[in-house]
Amino acid sequence: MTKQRNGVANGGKSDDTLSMVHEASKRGDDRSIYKTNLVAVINILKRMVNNILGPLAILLIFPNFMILIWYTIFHCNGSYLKLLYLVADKSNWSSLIHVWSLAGYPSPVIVWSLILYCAYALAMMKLLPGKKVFGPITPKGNIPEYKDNGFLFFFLTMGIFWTLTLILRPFGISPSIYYDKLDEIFVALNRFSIIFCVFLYLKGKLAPSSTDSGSSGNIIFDYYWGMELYPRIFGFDVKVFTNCRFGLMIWALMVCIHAVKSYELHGFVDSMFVSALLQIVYLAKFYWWEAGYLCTMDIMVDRAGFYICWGCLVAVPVLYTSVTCYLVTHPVHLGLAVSASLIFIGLLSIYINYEADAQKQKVRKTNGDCLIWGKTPDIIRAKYQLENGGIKDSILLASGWWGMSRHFHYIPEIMLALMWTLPALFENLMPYSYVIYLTLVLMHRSSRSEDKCRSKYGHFWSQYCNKVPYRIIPYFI
Ligand SMILES: NC(=O)C1=CN([C@@H]2O[C@H](COP(=O)(O)OP(=O)(O)OC[C@H]3O[C@@H](n4cnc5c(N)ncnc54)[C@H](OP(=O)(O)O)[C@@H]3O)[C@@H](O)[C@H]2O)C=CC1
Ligand SMILES: CC(C)CCC[C@@H](C)[C@H]1CC[C@H]2C3=CC=C4C[C@@H](O)CC[C@]4(C)[C@H]3CC[C@]12C
Repeated sequence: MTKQRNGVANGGKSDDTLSMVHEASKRGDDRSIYKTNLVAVINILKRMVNNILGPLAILLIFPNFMILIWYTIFHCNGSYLKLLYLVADKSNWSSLIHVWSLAGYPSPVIVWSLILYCAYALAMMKLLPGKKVFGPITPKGNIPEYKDNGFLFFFLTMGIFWTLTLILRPFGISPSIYYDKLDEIFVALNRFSIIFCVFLYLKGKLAPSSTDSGSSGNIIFDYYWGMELYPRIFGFDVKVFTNCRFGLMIWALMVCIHAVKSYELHGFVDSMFVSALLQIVYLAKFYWWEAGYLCTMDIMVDRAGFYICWGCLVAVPVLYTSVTCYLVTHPVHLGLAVSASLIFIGLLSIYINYEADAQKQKVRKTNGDCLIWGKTPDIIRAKYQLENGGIKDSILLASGWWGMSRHFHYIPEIMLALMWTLPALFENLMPYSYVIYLTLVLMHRSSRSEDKCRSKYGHFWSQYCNKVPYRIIPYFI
């Protein structure tokens, strides 16, 4: 049984390294001193990459990557190759400045639309009815409370969007204006989010909402990772707002806006239909399962900082919506057979991904007293220790999808993203940016999750790994 750590990268490794060096020098063995010194240096370098260089690189690279996505779609005909020619033409920095200078200053219509949307989303968080649900116990022993009204919010917002779109159409008012002004939306969101993350940093330092907060001692890491696990402002949970009420809902709305724009330009196009349909069903599934999401690493491990908050406020509205944005100017007629096949595989992927998440939840909710694929589940009753010393029980499921591999559900997640990207065919790499990014994020996430579980559950986790030896792809890795 090992103590649950609070999510900060590489917790505890320095002690191990020091004791290894100490042991080796006691033995007086030159080769092992050399080896352990090497391990110590590697660990220091790893910590530097995880805590300073990695975050710094993400802080510098990602906002530029987002503006380049916009620029590639709107000014390079969706081609990274054209973008590369531009970079090769000028020196790197001046071409980046040129791209930023092309992005428009947020006009009042964009600023007010965003403000009104935020006010609406915040009001709905409070006003819409929903069951009281609880997140899992935190490392400090707190149990955060939430209101499960995400699906209602999704349903209502989609309803309002389509009603307004249809009512305002005869007056020549269309939501496609938000497609035309994507650069302004991006600039407004990016500026706001960077400042908002400074505010979150200061709030975490000066007035944390709960005991699940604190500094790593490194200002760059604190800004990037965040100070608080679940900050609340006037009773509003920050991460529920940024992730669920803003990021994912703007994703759904942008996909609908792209579909409307495409319809205005070309009439019905099946590639846009397939891609938009799969994304909307996926997002509806997300909201249906929102209470489950509140028990994932994003909420229970990752703190409210640049990574999660800027990610959901800026990267999700730009990168996650890039496929349908690209399809607006690259319509493809797929035909019924191809469209139906993509939809079928996509829906199946959503189902498998949902079922895997649901199996994990079900087995814990019923304390193992349930059936998984019609059989009594194979479970490991694990124990772990909170930071305050309290001992807690948990269950690790080793059958169903969780018996195939330890993160099997990432396969349908990637497969689905591929299904909503394939309608773009293979003229450009740009629309595949999200699938590539997702694959990298999920590979990284699986190793983060494994590190977390190994340190949380100790030998119980090893027991699970012995039963289910593959990390993601059964019989392969
Ligand atoms: N589109 C996107 O950008 C992304 C989408 N996703 C999707 O979000 C969803 C949630 O992500 P996911 O990474 O799974 O969520 P989590 O981060 O919560 O998953 C991992 C956690 O599940 C628990 N767990 C691990 N193995 C088992 C087991 N065998 N039995 C029971 N519990 C276990 C552990 O937490 P503990 O024991 O501490 O509770 C572990 O840390 C998935 O559907 C995923 O595909 C994820 C990332 C990115
Ligand atoms: C700054 C960037 C380098 C990284 C940004 C990361 C975040 C925006 C994303 C990291 C994990 C993502 C998500 C996890 C799980 C999800 C459940 C799924 O059903 C819907 C999507 C999502 C909420 C997804 C959203 C973006 C992340 C938080």
